[in-house]
Amino acid sequence: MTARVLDGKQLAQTMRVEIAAAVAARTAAGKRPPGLAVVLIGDNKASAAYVRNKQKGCAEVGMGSWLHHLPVHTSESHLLALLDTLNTDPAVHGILVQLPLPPQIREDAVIHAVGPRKDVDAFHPENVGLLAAGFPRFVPCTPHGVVHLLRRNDVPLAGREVVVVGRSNIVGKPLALLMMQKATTANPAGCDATVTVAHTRTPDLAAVCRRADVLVAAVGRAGLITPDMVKSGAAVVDVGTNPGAAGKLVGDVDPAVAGVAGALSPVPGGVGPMTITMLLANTLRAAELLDG
Ligand SMILES: Nc1nc2c(c(=O)[nH]1)N[C@@H](CN(C=O)c1ccc(C(=O)N[C@@H](CCC(=O)O)C(=O)O)cc1)CN2
Ligand SMILES: [Mg+2]
Repeated sequence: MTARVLDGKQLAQTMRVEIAAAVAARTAAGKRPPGLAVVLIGDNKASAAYVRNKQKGCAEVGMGSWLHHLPVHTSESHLLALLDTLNTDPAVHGILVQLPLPPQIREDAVIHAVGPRKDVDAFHPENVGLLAAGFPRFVPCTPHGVVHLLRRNDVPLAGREVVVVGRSNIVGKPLALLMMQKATTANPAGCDATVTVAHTRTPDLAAVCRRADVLVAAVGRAGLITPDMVKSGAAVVDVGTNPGAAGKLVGDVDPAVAGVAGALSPVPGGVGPMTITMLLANTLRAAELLDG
């Protein structure tokens, strides 16, 4: 078997056209264009590249974006003061602080300081709570990207066995919530699946993974998922982005899994581009909720 490619690059582009149309309709109706404030601290090369892609995405769909690039030694209080200003600026609908942060800045303090109505990453505890309760204000970007990638490729989820490997606050935990939740009008991203969350302390990870009709790898360990861990014909989504040889990016899934799986998302070109498109979707939603 050679797995069908779950092409996130192509789908992200298709969805950007849909978002651009919604933005154009708002501006034609005399509304302010959605605007995203992006805060980057320091000179982490990967973070700078992600931020550039986020701003490029905004421009592509007709949204405003502002980059606040602060030096690596910026104090926490300086950053919190900037967030206060952004929280009250009516042109700013979404605020994003690129992670990871330098060590003098507490991630928790920053997550709490982004106003929950502008929290397009959906990291604030109020938004985490709304998601857990099944009434998300914003669906977190990477998990939402995974759900769209599967849905738009007609991978069935309702009643299927989904195994999520990884339990991070950004990916594993919120993705498990979406996968287990009932699909409702308030929560169309709910998937009605039967979900298992596995992680580094799970005994016999291979046996757990082999149960999956849909296997999602989000641990950050290159090549962790090998062909013997995958049921024949399963859909496999690779959320990993690990440094490989010669500056190449490699996923958590061994490429040989393509010989066993029915469908597989590539790295790069799978979940990554979807993450950025979902951020644009959340910024549009923030504008709709804030400005009507
Ligand atoms: N505030 C946030 N910080 C971070 C998040 C986040 O969602 N919000 N997630 C990650 C980084 N990230 C987005 O910020 C991200 C990672 C990867 C990609 C992506 O498009 N990857 C491409 C490959 C890019 C390359 O070649 O280097 C792909 O997979 O095709 C987008 C966004 C941590 N921080
Ligand atoms: Mg820190």
